[in-house]
Amino acid sequence: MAADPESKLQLVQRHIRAFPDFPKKGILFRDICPILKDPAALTAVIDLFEEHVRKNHQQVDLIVGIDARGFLFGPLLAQRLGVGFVLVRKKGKLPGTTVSVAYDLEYGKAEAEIQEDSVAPGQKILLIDDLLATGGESCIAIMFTGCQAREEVLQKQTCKISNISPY
Ligand SMILES: O=P(O)(O)OC[C@H]1O[C@H](OP(=O)(O)OP(=O)(O)O)[C@H](O)[C@@H]1O
Ligand SMILES: Nc1ncnc2[nH]cnc12
Repeated sequence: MAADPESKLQLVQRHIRAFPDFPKKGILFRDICPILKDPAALTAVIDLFEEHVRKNHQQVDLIVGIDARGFLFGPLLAQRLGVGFVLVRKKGKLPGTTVSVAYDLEYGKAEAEIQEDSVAPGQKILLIDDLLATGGESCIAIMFTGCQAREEVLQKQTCKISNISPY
């Protein structure tokens, strides 16, 4: 198992494949499946996330993962940090009262949803996903979990990476 952060990073990078023109022409698709198949690479990626969080964020109360690939890494990181995990799901999958927003992706459109009571006011959340393309999906999740911004997003229905103000 790689020990220092640079070796871990290289190990992780070696386990990300690029597929041109998937799922449509002009998109270079980054495939993280090889990371999941290799226990050492998966441990390295969670180590790197954990080290980054512990170094840069004093307080994290919840990890929020984005459907679907955020679910692969989020619960592992949450367990390492000893905090809970919350799901932002594609529309129609979560029971109870939810908040939903439609948005644009790099190669399509989607609608995301979160349970209204999943994040309490004042809780510090850390958002996790496998990849940032336009940032649309992450932006939606940030807005979902920031109570004051939520109404604004629901009115706009879309938002761009430039609107993100990470905590
Ligand atoms: O920065 P963005 O433009 O928002 O794109 C990145 C998002 O797109 C992918 O998810 P996608 O919804 O395509 O599908 P998945 O269900 O395979 O994770 C990826 O896992 C990110 O969540
Ligand atoms: N280029 C890309 N590779 C993998 N997943 C993606 N989701 C959005 N853009 C992507």
